[in-house]
Amino acid sequence: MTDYTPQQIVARGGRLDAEAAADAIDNHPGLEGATYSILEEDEDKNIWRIDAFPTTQQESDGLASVLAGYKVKVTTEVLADADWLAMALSGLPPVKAGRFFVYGMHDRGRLPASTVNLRIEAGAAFGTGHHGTTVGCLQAYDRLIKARSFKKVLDVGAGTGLLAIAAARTGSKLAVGTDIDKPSVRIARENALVNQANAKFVHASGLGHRLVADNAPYDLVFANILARPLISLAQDIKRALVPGGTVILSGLLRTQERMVKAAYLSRGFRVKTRIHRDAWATLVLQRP
Ligand SMILES: C[S@@+](CC[C@H](N)C(=O)[O-])C[C@H]1O[C@@H](n2cnc3c(N)ncnc32)[C@H](O)[C@@H]1O
Repeated sequence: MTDYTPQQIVARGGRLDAEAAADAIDNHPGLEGATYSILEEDEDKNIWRIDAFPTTQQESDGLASVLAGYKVKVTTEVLADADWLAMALSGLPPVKAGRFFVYGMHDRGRLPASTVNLRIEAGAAFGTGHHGTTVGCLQAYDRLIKARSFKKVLDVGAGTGLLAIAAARTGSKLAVGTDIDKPSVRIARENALVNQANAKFVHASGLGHRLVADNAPYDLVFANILARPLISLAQDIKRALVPGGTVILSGLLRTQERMVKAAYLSRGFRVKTRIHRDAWATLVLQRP
């Protein structure tokens, strides 16, 4: 595989311009497999938005050259971990995923009574609930806990800590999160306090921390990180799970699903659920 860093190309313009650009992507012979979405971002201002997720440099160049032919404003973001942090915006609307309602300070006066309400402020850590991968993990987890509970939960790449906090707030006796990014660990600890969740967070790469090892094995592991670390962590995740345990994987693009799945299927995991949201895939797998 060539070394290509996943990117997100965003193009904004009026409805007619954005739709014409989207049609041009569809009709371009080199962009047949390109994943993109088009949606109305602001009805009052007539702003439409295309999000494209090229998987090769060639596809990225092709998209850029097609979009350049239309009256749309194009920006490109590298979907590396560090830049994912910048995707957290302030003043975001609350997000509902299954029984979870993720909200910021500005919405604290409008909390539904029937949901598990989690307060997560937009800031320097990833995971306000607005990203397709976080929502996918919350939805997958919500479905799973309709049928059973998970006593011990590990969240690899915890960001704001949202997933471990959601687990702690829905009955898990132990919820541990790790993150490679120190500020995220600090924020996740603050979020655990704010949400009165008994979740612990440590600074670590992958599962490499004594607290993680001491508390293994886990019934459930969340890992919402990029495709490559998901692949390289497959064996560590298997080792950290009880037999029959569950892993919820996200952070992979749909186009990367096959290679991530292969790393887990070859270790005896079975796919239980797949959620596709935007260009992203969330996989629920069961350990042998
Ligand atoms: C996509 S965010 C997910 C955040 C949160 N779990 C969520 O679902 O919204 C990925 C997080 O994983 C962290 N990360 C990336 N590689 C990692 C690794 N090898 N070990 C631990 N954390 C990692 C990043 O710093 C980032 O906070």
